[in-house]
Amino acid sequence: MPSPVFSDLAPITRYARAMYSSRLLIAAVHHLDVFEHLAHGPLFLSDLQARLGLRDRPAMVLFPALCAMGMLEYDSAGKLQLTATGTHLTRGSIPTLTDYVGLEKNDPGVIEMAERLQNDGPRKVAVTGTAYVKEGEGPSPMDDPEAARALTLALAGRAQSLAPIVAEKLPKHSGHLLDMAGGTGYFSYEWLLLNPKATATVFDRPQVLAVAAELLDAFCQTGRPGAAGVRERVTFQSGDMLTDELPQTDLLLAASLFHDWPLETCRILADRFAAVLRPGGELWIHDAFLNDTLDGPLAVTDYSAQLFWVTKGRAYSRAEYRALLHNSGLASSPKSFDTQMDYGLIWARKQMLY
Ligand SMILES: C[S@@+](CC[C@H](N)C(=O)[O-])C[C@H]1O[C@@H](n2cnc3c(N)ncnc32)[C@H](O)[C@@H]1O
Repeated sequence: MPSPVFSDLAPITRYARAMYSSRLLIAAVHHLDVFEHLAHGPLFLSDLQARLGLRDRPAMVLFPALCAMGMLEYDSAGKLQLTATGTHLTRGSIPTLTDYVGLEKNDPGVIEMAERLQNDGPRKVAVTGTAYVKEGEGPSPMDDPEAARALTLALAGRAQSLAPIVAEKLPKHSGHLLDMAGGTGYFSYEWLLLNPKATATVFDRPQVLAVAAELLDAFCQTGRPGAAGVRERVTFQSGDMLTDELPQTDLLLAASLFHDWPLETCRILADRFAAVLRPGGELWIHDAFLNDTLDGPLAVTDYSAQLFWVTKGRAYSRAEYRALLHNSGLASSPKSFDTQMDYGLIWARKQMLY
């Protein structure tokens, strides 16, 4: 049986995430007054951010989104200004749609979005912790058997769709792949199918790996050529990627990983991942990327708002990732690949020892 090839399911994820644009726009107009602050002329992002009292993460979610929606744009001096359309969201404009947009200003999702933007996250983090995140001694849903199962299975369809495409793009290798925070493990299973001599470690929390092991069993029984032999080449390693010792590897895959974390934590993770790469090894990032100009695309700014809402992270641009990888001593390739569902791949290499 050949690798399953699915059509791009991006329309589904785009419509599912589209509500975040609405929440951001209405919150910006009616709860943060973004448009009134720009009514008298362009401002540098840092000045606008300071006037609104926003921290970096919410600013990097909100402003790229308003640009992607065509409400704000950068002028030639690099300042944010209202677009011709965005002008009609100021009270002094004739006509103005400010009050029309305000019909939804008391929607609970809009109010909650405004609060989260002002607070850089929910005012009260759930006692069970934050989805897809295990940090420190606090509780995490990824360590609760029921929640970990539900959250891991929620990502299974996405991973099944994307893993065959990612596996094709990753290097052909007879060495080892470390599938960091690998969730279901599908990215490893598909890559091992294409690389019959290679081995892989799926690293994650123990309750997540219990689900991954069941999915590996099912994968091995699909009857696809070579699938039965994948099991003996997979190791499940449970631990905390922020603190525990990580295994040495030739390739490290960080799929939908960094976007769950704030930039400070991404720096720590990138350093840790670079440290366990063997000389000549490569770190591959599979994620959805903002434009380097931080003004879209809309599908990714919606996704960034969803990540901001659900996790401790946001979407980052390729340039932000490359700076991160460079600071960890890795040399980024200038190339990138698109996969599907608005995701793509970038990668960086560790120097060979001579
Ligand atoms: C968004 S999921 C991505 C899963 C998979 N890479 C994929 O693309 O489908 C993030 C994963 O990070 C794992 N994770 C979160 N914090 C972790 C930690 N401190 N150590 C190890 N894994 C962690 C979660 O359990 C979860 O499986």
